[in-house]
Amino acid sequence: MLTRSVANDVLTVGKELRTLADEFIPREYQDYYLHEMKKLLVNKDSEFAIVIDEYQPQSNSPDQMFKAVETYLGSKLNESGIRSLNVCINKESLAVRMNENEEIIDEFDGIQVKWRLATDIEPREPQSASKRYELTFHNRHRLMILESYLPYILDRSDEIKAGESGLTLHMINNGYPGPKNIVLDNPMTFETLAMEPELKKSIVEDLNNFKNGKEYYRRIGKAWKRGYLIEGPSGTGKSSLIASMANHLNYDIYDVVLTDVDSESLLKSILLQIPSKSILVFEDFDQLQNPTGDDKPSQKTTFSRLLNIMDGIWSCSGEQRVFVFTTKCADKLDQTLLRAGRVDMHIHMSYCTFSAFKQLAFSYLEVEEHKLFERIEELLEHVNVTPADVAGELMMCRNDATMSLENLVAYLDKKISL
Ligand SMILES: Nc1ncnc2c1ncn2[C@@H]1O[C@H](COP(=O)(O)OP(=O)(O)OP(=O)(O)O)[C@@H](O)[C@H]1O
Repeated sequence: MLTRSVANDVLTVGKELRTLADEFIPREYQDYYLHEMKKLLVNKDSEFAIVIDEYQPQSNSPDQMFKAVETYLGSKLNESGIRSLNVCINKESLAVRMNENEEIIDEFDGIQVKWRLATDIEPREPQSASKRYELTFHNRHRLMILESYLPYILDRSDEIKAGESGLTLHMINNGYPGPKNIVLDNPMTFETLAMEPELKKSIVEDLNNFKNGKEYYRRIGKAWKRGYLIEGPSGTGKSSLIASMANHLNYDIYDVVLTDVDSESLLKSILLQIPSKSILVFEDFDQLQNPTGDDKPSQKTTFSRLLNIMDGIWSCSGEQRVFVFTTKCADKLDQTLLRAGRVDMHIHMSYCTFSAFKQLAFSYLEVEEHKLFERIEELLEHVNVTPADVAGELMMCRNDATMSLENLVAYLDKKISL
């Protein structure tokens, strides 16, 4: 976000007016004219402008403040009285935006401010037009605008976003977001995620502490970020847990594919693109480890370098970021890389326990108790099946709970006998 005064522009206009006065206004009226003009300059000079550019230099992702302003003003358009709107499809629903050069007057705590959307077009590259919002207000409100109004817009845009459905899954491939960002329509939440209740509770508490920890992180002088390692065999719900986290925090997910990233500068540019309030996911990240220690120039980026770069880039950033590493087997990992501060919480996703089964039975069949539960509990103690396996069985006869549970018993019996 850039802040700049319009005073220079006004002074330039002032000089031009003086020249005009010399040329066109009779000498006896010039004093009066210049006096009036000075009053105008003083008034104009007291105007202050804040410019919020769509993109920061070196960044491919829209500026967080720009996006927040867009969301906030979008919610104001109906009451704004402006004469034209830009309508587009955003996350499969209609979204309205301001049109260029339209102005909206907003009021905050009795203060009037003016918003305008402008576009800079580079004549040689008209396709790379960049947009910006210009906010103008009286100079004396500068502190209040910076300290209260802009933070208020950030909070309001979060509330508005939370009220809308649909988070986005961004695929970051070879350094750039993939051709298509996908609407994350995964309804998995901590309500429906089957796992040990104590573990679930501790994850939710940890996320809440993180989300509400702005002052805390500032006070202890640490970057506002949190790292989770999710470990477990295929089908134990690692992706389901990430979707639950995204829905709980209302953060978009950035799925970062790092296997093709072979330069540090590319990696840095990927990380710098990721906006605040995002979950960065590095799936099966143990594959990034470089067990040989071989450091050929062509060597793919190693896990330890990734962690160092992340520490460096975000150590001085005040923005919220959650990063999640998943692995099917934590034993393969170099434990020194997982020291506290890099990975803050290690979550083990286990094979289906009886308590996880009960949550699945409630979600899929709406049953809380059944005579077959005892038998299922006994079987689950002796066989390793994933929640995905159990969910698959429960879905088969979903209109008949008893038949569905009998099928599950038969499935578990068969597994034991193998
Ligand atoms: N703990 C769970 N609670 C509820 N549903 C689950 C759970 N685990 C798995 N499932 C069901 O199984 C499906 C597949 O699980 P998911 O993709 O989350 O597993 P995963 O561990 O990420 O697997 P992979 O390692 O193969 O990516 C989910 O879409 C969900 O329907």
